[in-house]
Amino acid sequence: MATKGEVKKEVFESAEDLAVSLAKYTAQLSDKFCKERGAFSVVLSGGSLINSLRKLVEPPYIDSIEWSKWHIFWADERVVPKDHEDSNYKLAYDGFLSKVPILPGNVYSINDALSAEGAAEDYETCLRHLVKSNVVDISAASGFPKFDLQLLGMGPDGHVASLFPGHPLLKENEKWVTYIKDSPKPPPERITFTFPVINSSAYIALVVNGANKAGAVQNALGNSQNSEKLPVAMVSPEGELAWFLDTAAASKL
Ligand SMILES: O=C1O[C@H](COP(=O)(O)O)[C@@H](O)[C@H](O)[C@H]1O
Repeated sequence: MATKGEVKKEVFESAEDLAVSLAKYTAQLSDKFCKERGAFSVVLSGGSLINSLRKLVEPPYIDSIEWSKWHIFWADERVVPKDHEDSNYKLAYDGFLSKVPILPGNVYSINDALSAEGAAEDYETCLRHLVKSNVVDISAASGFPKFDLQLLGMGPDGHVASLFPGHPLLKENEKWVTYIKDSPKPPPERITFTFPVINSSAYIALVVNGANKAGAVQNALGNSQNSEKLPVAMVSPEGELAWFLDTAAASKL
């Protein structure tokens, strides 16, 4: 287990080097949790993260990972049909899930027939069942679900999942999953894990590429003049936080 609150940061010369390292990190955690728990609960976000997972679908990982023990969740999802261009499920399916032998029954996507509010409630109910059956661990410290690994991206404004700067949802501390109808980034209706769920994780990888994200990275990790704490700066898991940055994203550190 990682040391409580440990923060690691690695800066990579290229997106390719970052993807290679992220695959190695994920595969090592998969080995660890499959041995210890007989399951590996993995949370995905949408956006550029999925492209950074591309090395996992290649040798040696495609053959060595115990894919049948993986359980896939989403840190956030857009309230659109699963075959819609804006769907985080579709993005992950096309770019990752369709290329690895994860069991379809272990992929927990949202019910796209429901409203934003209904889909958030339904997803939380699903998580509560999976906590009871020990597929997902529970944090003794917080009482919130404790995912083995959350793979999070970050927007240029410093948002993580669908938790946006200055939004009241940043303060939600009871619900596991909530919804937003006024997302500043389209589409407006989304569901999202809350900060207590994000921060109860055993491991979080924050994966950030590009110069347009350097200011938000600086807000979280550097000497920023901006006194407003961005959502990304509020990511603080029970276990380890590992930053995977390219040189452009790290350019203001
Ligand atoms: O809208 C979203 O944006 C963020 C960041 O996306 P990126 O393309 O800038 O990496 C993503 O992490 C989140 O899951 C998604 O819904």
